Order: sequence, then structure tokens, then C-alpha cells
Amino acid sequence: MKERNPWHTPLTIIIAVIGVIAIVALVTIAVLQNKPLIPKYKYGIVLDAGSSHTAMYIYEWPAEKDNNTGRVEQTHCCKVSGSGISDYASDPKLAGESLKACMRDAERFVPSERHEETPLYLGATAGMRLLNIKDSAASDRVFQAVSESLQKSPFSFQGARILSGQEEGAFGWVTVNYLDDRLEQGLETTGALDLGGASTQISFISDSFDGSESPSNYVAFRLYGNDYNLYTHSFLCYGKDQALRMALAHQTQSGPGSIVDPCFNNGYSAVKNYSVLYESPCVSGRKPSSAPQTFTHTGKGNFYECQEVVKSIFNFTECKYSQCSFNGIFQPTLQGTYGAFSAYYFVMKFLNLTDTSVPLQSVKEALARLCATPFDTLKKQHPEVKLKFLNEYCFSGTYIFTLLTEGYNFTSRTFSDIKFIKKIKGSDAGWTLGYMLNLTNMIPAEAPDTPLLPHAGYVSVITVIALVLFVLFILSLRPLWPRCSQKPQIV
Ligand SMILES: Nc1nc2c(ncn2[C@@H]2O[C@H](COP(=O)(O)OP(=O)(O)OP(=O)(O)O)[C@@H](O)[C@H]2O)c(=O)[nH]1
Ligand SMILES: [Ca+2]
Repeated sequence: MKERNPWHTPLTIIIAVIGVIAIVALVTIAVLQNKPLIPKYKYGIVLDAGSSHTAMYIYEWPAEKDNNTGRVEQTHCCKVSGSGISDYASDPKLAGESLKACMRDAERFVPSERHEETPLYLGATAGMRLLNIKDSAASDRVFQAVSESLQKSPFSFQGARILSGQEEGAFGWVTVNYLDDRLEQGLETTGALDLGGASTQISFISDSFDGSESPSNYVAFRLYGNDYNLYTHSFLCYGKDQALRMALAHQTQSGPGSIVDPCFNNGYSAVKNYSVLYESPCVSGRKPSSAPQTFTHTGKGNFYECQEVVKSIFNFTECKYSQCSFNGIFQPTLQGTYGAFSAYYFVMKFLNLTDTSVPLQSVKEALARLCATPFDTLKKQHPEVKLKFLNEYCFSGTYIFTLLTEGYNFTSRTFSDIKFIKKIKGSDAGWTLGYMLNLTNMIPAEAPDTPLLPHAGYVSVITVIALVLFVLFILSLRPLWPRCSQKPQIV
């Protein structure tokens, strides 16, 4: 007679089927519930209305990581053609018009279903600060015109305003450290050096600085559970274009007519207009009373003499604090590493000095060679470089060298702590990302709670526990298990 399998009772079969269904359901729910959602992104747009030009940056981040430690990345950048919005003071409508091509670009890069909820900001820096000083009604008209233009875009326009120098410096610092993952992980931070056309910013953490000596240079942050006491200062008029104006103005003081400038290469020559040179508030107070309409600006290319001219635009003597950078501005002792961007990068890139940390002496030698090169030779060596930039590299390089060493007090030892950078992990270094992170509350003050286990670990643990429970359940039903039927004895 065929032996009956003791498991083949209706009860055990039902228990087994229910058990298997329960496990499958449990694992399925665990997987679906915790699976990362299909990547869906959110967007933010910032227009950087600088003194020399406007640029639009589009940022994106995973939608479910909103208000968390999600990585915000720059996905697109559009350079507005023409000059900065402050140059449209006499025809503000054109400032609004100039932004249109980039805004159309943004409509293509941000998916249309996100347009309406995407915040759009415009922040203006030193060019508008200067226009506001010179003619505040004109600056209001420019803002009016750009705001009207941006309101017509499908995005959620959040306003156009001038950033204070302190904000510009602090947000540049946030950008650099956010992109380097230094904030979230509580690592030692990097200082930020930004050289624009009309102002320059220096921002860093110094252990010796708690804000008490100079409160206007102090910005306190609490980010991801860490406190930061940031030193920051923005020098209006010390961006490279305004610095050049000040250097030229200084040289025209000795007598109008012509300037033989050591900061321009030998062979360079141009006729320039006095009124144009002196129209900026950075120099307007110093216009010679009997100046003719024009002056001839020629180059003689000498780095050492150029340094003397550049030094003349700084005041190194006045200081009412324990220590100063220049112009009587407090600066604590330099500390840590620095990321130097904008014009610092453009100029050092031209000098081929961005890849490794460079000894200060090499920079000096490269500048001495550059300034001594006749302008014709320089043009032949760099046919690809725009003349308006090529003209000025001797001045710009010498200015950067002097600002860093004599101004901020970098020495041959600390100079190699500066890295000249343009982008970090695909996003441009600058104040715009930090500005948006702040306005969208994307950096929490406290460290967010992290899940106990990663997703895969969580699913595995749940599965193992389910299996163990199932086995225990089956074992607990032992009393109900059918007994082995005894073979009938043949007597
Ligand atoms: N050599 C070189 N210079 C550049 C380039 N792009 C911009 N510049 C110059 O570098 C300087 C700084 O440029 P930005 O950082 O864009 O300055 P900005 O933001 O307009 O000015 P701020 O409002 O003072 O911040 C200006 O004098 C620009 O004309 C470039 O590709 N090469
Ligand atoms: Ca800038």
C-alpha cells in the first residue's frame, strides 16, 4: 500500500500557501514603499546681474529631497549678450530686452510642467551699487524694466534687488563649501575669493574672529548642525575694471594729455575720453579741473613699475583695528585653503597657472615676462584671445598679485593655499547657488535624521525577519501536525 505523505493534509497546505503569500506581500510592500522614486527634479533660476555682464544659472535637485540634503546642481548657464544692466541707465527698457534670449533658453531647459513653480531671482552686484550711488532714480528705473520683463516669463518671479557686499561674499563662501560637501559633513571649510569687475570679496573662517572687533564683517550661520563665524568683506571699486579706472585716474593726475603706462604692453596705444574715465563714482571726485576731452594711453610694459602704480590705489597705512587688509578694513589672520574664482581664474588661466598650486615667485616671474612682451608679439602668440582682455592681462595680473600679497597679506608660504577655480563638480563658483539655497531654505540649520539602514539593507532585514516569523509560526502549529500513520501489522 502506498504511504501517505504526512504533510499533505489540507491544514498544512493552507498554512504554507498563506505563509508564502504573506512573505511575497511583505517583501513587495517593503520594496515598493522604500524604492527611490523615479527621479523627478525641481528647478530654480538665478540671474547674476554683474557689473560687466549678466548670466543666468539654472539649478536642479531631486524633488523628494526638497528641504533636505539633496544635491543641488547647475544644469545650464546662459550668458546674456551685451553689457551689465547698470550700463543701460540711459535706456532701461533695453536692460529688460537683453534678458529675453536667456529666458527663452530657460523655458526649454526647465520642463514645462515645472515652469509655474520654479522660482526666478535676479540679484545685482557692484555695477548697480555704483549706479545707485551715482543716480538712484536711474537704478530704480533699471530694476523696474528688468522686473517687468521677468514678470512676463512663465516662472515664479521672486524679485530683483541689489545684494549687499556682505551677502555677495557670504553666499560665494556657501556655494564653494556646499559644492565641496564641506558643510554637510562638518569638514574644515575653504575661504572664498571673488574678483568681479566692480567689487571684490574675501570670505573665510578664522578661529581668532568672533565678530567683536568688527561686527560689519561678521556673518553667523548654523548649517547642518554646525556653527560658523564667517569673516567677509566686499571692497567696492576694487573689482578689476574699477581698479583699472583708479590706476588710470591716478596716472592722469600728474598732468593731462598722455599716460605712458607700465601696466600695458609696449606698443599698446589708444585715445581715451576723460569724461568716460571719470564717470564712475570710484574716481569721479578726482577729475582734474582743466582736463582736455581726450588723452593718449600708451604702454611701456614693466611689471615692477606697474606694481608701484597699482599700490597707489590702496591705502596701507590707516588702521584702527589690531590688523587690517587695506583702506582701514579689519581682517583677521588668514587661515586654511581658498578657492579664488571669477577674474582671478580668468587671469591665472591665461598665465597657465591654475592646474597646480603655484609658488608665488613663479607668478611674479610669469607676470614680469608677460608685461615685458611687446603688444604685437602678444597678439601673435594669442590670436584666439579677445583684444579687450589681452590688452589688460599685464594690469590684471599685477593687480591680482598686489591685491593678494600686499592687500590680503598672502605670503610665499600661504599663497599656495589658494586654488584658482571656475567650477566645482560642474557648477560655477559664485554667489548665485548660495543665494538660491538660502532663499529656498534648502540648507537646514540642523543635521537631518538619516535612516538607520540603507534601502537594500532594510529590505534584506525585513525579508529575513519575515522568514524567521514564518518558520516559528509553522513550528508553533506542531500539535496540529498529522501523526505518522502506523503500518498495519500482519498478524
Ligand atoms: N580674461 C577674461 N576676462 C573675463 C572673461 N569673462 C569676464 N571677464 C572679465 O572679468 C572681470 C570679472 O568678471 P565677472 O566676474 O563676470 O564680473 P561681474 O560679475 O560682472 O562684476 P561684479 O558685479 O563686480 O561682480 C570683468 O572685468 C570681466 O570683463 C573671460 O572669459 N576672460
Ligand atoms: Ca560677480
